Amino acid sequence: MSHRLAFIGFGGVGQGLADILIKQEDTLSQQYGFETKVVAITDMMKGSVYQPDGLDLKKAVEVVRSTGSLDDYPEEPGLIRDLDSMETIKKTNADTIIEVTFTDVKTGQPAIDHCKAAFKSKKNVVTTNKGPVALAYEELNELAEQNGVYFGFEGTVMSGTPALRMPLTTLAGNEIYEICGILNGTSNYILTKMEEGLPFEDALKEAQAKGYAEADPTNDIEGYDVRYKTVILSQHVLNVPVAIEDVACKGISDITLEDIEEAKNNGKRWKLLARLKNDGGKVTATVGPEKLPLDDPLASITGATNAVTYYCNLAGPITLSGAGAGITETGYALLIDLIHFQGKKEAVTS
Ligand SMILES: NC(=O)C1=CN([C@@H]2O[C@H](COP(=O)(O)OP(=O)(O)OC[C@H]3O[C@@H](n4cnc5c(N)ncnc54)[C@H](OP(=O)(O)O)[C@@H]3O)[C@@H](O)[C@H]2O)C=CC1
Ligand SMILES: N[C@@H](CC=O)C(=O)O
Repeated sequence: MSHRLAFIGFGGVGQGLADILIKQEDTLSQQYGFETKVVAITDMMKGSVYQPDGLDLKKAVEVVRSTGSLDDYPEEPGLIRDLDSMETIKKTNADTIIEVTFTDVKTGQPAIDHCKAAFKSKKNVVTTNKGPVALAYEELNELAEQNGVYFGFEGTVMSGTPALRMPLTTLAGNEIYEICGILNGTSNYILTKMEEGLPFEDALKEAQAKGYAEADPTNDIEGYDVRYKTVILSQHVLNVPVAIEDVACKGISDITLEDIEEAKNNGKRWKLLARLKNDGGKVTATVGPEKLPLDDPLASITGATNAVTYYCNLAGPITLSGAGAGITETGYALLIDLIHFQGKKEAVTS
């Protein structure tokens, strides 16, 4: 099955997926019958190219990495430049929009409007952008359903680690009554590095250089990113909507090297934790730093790795751990949604 993709946003994660599609083209085709043509790429500063017959993706990535812009993508018959995001969504022949613009933690825009426009144009959306899912979950899922298209967002929580799909599929049949997790790669990376003696600011710079941090890293260090992920877990996994403003939220920006040292001397370690408790359909959720004893399973999670424990009434506590951020890992999250979507579609048509 062949997909025609359009990227809205072509930063780290967009390029991460592009690299995977280039490198794994043959394997994906042979193992899953999965074939893609990237027909359009539109980015705020890097410009826009649209080729209805399919772009040379390798060339597009090379040009962006060497010049920072798509303007140097070679001229060719049929090539259209400078479409904006909405034109790309509505007017191109793409059937699936890869929405990988920045997450706006206040409004979720312009990503919410991108998703709406795509669904109304009968196009699928696969995204790692937390804004639309945290702020407009119900509306967007309904719109996708009404238009018979797919909405995939696995990478919004824990990057390529299946924090959303795993509890809903592999743990099906359990009642999940509590969730506790380390859900932000950047802040966990900073806390780990501070324990090694690196100052906060230097650790943050490293996390940014590695592609873990949000465009505005305040969202990582003040807990807003985790708050969005908490809301997504509540809505999608527990099936109980929770409003952003009802999640008490504190980040790690106040934690000093002295605090880290004091915890260490007392056999403890600071972690930024999300906690959700489902009490008969009412969810209480919090985000904040806590000192965990070293024998707590979440205390041993270091660097950009994340972990989440699902407390299940039948299976008991199940902990899933893996990358919480990263270009390739999050690009992979988009791929896994595309492959699952293809599987669903084939099941319906066979
Ligand atoms: N990095 C990670 O590990 C993870 C990221 N995510 C989420 O994935 C998304 C992408 O992340 P990442 O690639 O790291 O972020 P980047 O900041 O690297 O890339 C975002 C890109 O989107 C572009 N952009 C912003 N607004 C628009 C717009 N209105 N129209 C078109 N393009 C736009 C930016 O343009 P320019 O810079 O040229 O102005 C930039 O190139 C974010 O929502 C993030 O929260 C989720 C999980 C993990
Ligand atoms: N900035 C986020 C990226 C993934 O959502 C993080 O550090 O976890």
